[in-house]
Amino acid sequence: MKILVTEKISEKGLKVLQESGAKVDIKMKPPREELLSIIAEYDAMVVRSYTKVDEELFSYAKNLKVVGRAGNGVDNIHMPSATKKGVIVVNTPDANSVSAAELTVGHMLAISRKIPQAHQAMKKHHWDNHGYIGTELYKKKLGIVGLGRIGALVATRMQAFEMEVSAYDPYIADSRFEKFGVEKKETLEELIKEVDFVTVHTPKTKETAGMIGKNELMKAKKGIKVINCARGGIINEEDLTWAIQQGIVEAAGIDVLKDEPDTTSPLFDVENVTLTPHIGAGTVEAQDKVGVGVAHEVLGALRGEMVTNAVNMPTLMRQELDQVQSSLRLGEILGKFYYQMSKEPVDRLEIIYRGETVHMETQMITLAILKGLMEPVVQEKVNYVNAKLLAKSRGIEVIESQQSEDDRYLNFIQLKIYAKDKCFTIGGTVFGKKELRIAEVNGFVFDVVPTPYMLIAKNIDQPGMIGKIGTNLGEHHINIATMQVSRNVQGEKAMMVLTIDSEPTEEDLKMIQEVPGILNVQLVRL
Ligand SMILES: NC(=O)c1ccc[n+]([C@@H]2O[C@H](COP(=O)([O-])OP(=O)(O)OC[C@H]3O[C@@H](n4cnc5c(N)ncnc54)[C@H](O)[C@@H]3O)[C@@H](O)[C@H]2O)c1
Ligand SMILES: O=C(O)CC[C@@H](O)C(=O)O
Repeated sequence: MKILVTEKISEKGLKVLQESGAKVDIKMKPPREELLSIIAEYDAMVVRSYTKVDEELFSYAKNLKVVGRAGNGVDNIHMPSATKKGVIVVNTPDANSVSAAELTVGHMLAISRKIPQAHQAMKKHHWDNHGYIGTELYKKKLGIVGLGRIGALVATRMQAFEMEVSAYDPYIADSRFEKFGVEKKETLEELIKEVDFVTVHTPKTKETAGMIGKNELMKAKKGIKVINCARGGIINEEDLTWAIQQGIVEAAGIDVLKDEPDTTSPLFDVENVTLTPHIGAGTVEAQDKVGVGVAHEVLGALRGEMVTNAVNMPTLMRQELDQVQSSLRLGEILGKFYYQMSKEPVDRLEIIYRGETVHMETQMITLAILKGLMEPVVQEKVNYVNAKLLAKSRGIEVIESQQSEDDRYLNFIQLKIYAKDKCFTIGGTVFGKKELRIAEVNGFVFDVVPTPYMLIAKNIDQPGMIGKIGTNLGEHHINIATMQVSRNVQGEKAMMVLTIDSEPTEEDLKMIQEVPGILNVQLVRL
């Protein structure tokens, strides 16, 4: 395995990568051309916010399986391309939140007490203890845009200053506002027109880019102070410069700029703006947590484990992961049967989760089923990231339903796979923690432990069939591990499921197929 690290991560993080046995190449901020020419060699890359992991880079990255973002924001990574190519993007969303929140507090104090201006004067050996009259935070109104991880940390910290905190975040439940004792504002306008400080903590999205511009600033309370420690461009830099010059905004504290690295933004030349060069995550603690966190996520994803911070697939908490692991394996196995037993393209896949399975993260099990279903027939690599997209592109409609009880099993997953006018069904269960069983195939009931090679034979229910198959396989030196026969009506069609120790050849299968009474036989590799 080869891992490319293109930006600085902590020594502790590097050590975790290196001790894994992977070959780790460190190339700090390589020129674009060089990056494009080498990326095909790597299985994983670790970046921060500088490296543009865009559509073009993905087109060169033939072996890339994981992009690790050492940090939170993933706006430098083209997510649709990653998902299409089945590349898992992992990040460390919590690791630097406290540091980013503390820098926000720092900017608020700096601009309200004019600390940078006073400091600059002192550095010029100029003593003026009357010239830097500021304002207190006490009892002032603070408006937070985006009450996520960092927004909420800022809220609790500023409540200690006895600020009155309100927030605008249309995507979270009222209970989160209540939990943090923050007043909910329905619109950005409602927030900005009455607060003394506004601080943004949203990701940069199509919706949030430029969300605070001239229009919003014109409605703001006169003398408002503005902080952006989230992403450059959420507040329009030209419009903010204008608003400061107009006296609408009194001061601004800015950690992030639209085009980083940048030394030319108009904000550089405005008196009341305090600038830092995107250092929200720049603490020893954050860098250690980020570095070690991203290293573990990247290695876990490379090993094919379910990682907890994958950005482009549903994630599971660690305890959920243990619980759901066996059902994921079962789902993938059930999915693998169809295309090995039928060549008809699938129109619709119905997944019925029964019993205890309904309490699990079924979204993830569905991805495992789709992965299993498409792997035997799709050229691209199929994984949890692109399984849904691939199914959609193949015109497969996926329908999930849940039934809290099952007549026979504590938990049961059933697939109904529709192709033209036919319907193939298969079902399975997990006994105890990890004993998988195939429990049903096309209406025939079984209790089979799935193994790497399985033969599924349809036959006439008549005497001597088991003996004939056994003798035939024996003659071809194929050892039968287990054999089960199931029928629904005596004398009609029956089904046999055999688990065998070695892979039969085409020739072997042909011979079995020719046994009188055998209607068809199929090999399933798991
Ligand atoms: N300066 C730094 O070094 C630094 C460090 C870490 C994170 N960040 C940035 O801080 C920001 C917040 O990070 P986080 O971990 O708190 O994210 P988060 O995902 O936990 O929270 C973001 C919140 O924004 C809300 N939101 C989304 N769109 C919105 C909209 N249009 N209007 C209002 N609210 C909206 C979401 O509902 C969510 O609650 C991100 O942009 C991240 O990249 C910067
Ligand atoms: O320093 C960095 O890597 C950026 C940190 C921060 O903006 C993030 O999104 O995690």
